[in-house]
Amino acid sequence: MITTITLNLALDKTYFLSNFQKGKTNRIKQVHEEPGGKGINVAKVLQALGYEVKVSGFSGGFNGLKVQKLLNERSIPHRFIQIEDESRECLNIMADGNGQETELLEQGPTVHQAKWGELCQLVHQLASQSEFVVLSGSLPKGVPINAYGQLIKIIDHAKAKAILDTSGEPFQAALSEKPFLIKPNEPELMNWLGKEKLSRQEMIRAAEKLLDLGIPHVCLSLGANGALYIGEEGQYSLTPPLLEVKNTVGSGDAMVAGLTAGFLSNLSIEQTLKLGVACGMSNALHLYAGCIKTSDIKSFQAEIKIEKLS
Ligand SMILES: Nc1ncnc2c1ncn2[C@@H]1O[C@H](COP(=O)(O)OP(=O)(O)O)[C@@H](O)[C@H]1O
Ligand SMILES: O=P(O)(O)OC[C@H]1O[C@](O)(COP(=O)(O)O)[C@@H](O)[C@@H]1O
Repeated sequence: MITTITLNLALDKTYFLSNFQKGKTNRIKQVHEEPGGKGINVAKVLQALGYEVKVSGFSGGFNGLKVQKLLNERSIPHRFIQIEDESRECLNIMADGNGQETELLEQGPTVHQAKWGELCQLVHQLASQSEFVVLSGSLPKGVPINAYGQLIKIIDHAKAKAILDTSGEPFQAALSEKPFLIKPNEPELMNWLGKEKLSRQEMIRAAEKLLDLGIPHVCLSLGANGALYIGEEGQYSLTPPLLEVKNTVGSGDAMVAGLTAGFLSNLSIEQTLKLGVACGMSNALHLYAGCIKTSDIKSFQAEIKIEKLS
């Protein structure tokens, strides 16, 4: 089983409108709601790929209940720690007039210390029943900045493998606990290095630095440019074909799901990386985060160019 942890759950709302104009009144044509937050998206993709998943994290208020209802409708099992504060809403504005996606991500609720203790106990329990535990997304207020580091220790003790996809300080603080795999995107890597631009060579060197810290698998996601893998199984570059994308929100999460699935199924590293890239691609062809079409995955895998760098 794979457990995904979403500490900062989200009711993901997509607003469709003809043209989004900053500083003007904008009227929404259509609204769509999805259960969200990065770990939830990972679970949706894993379920579509046919894997047994469970989701956990903190859930609060009306938005938390709504997410749980939407998970029930999809038969995705969940076990959340209930909190008093309201879980957040995240907005994705899709304007067909200017073809751009704009994301507005709320900071999220405040979690009290006692609830953090309860969550740690629950993660231990779930990790004991899982091969992999995926830790994704931002932290709500009130949890320790090294929350993911603490959870990785717990997951290690339970003999499961931790996969980490987060950014900023929570990312930096967790690295010393050596997660099994990390998947930073380009902005996240630049943020870690305190740089505003990175050449391909600099990205490879940064990933090698992460490998030196003892992280066995580093997969850098590069949007339309594909991905770079630097890890104990070598160095690879993956390039997807040109796509007419609909919405790339959630592509990183879909990629994490594909990579986790590949490792769990003991696929070769080449097949695992292609599965990750193919899931990211399929997500980008759908309007909503965490949606893929399994029938596309095989054909995409054949179209992805993979090059062994060393
Ligand atoms: N425009 C695109 N064309 C083709 N593949 C894409 C595109 N955007 C994303 N993907 C796929 O999804 C993966 C993750 O996307 P990325 O945008 O890097 O992640 P994140 O959502 O974390 O920023 C990419 O590595 C790639 O495989
Ligand atoms: O926890 P964070 O980092 O605030 O991110 C939350 C948001 O990220 C998303 O999962 C999309 O993430 P990616 O595009 O990076 O895969 C949204 O669905 C969600 O609302």
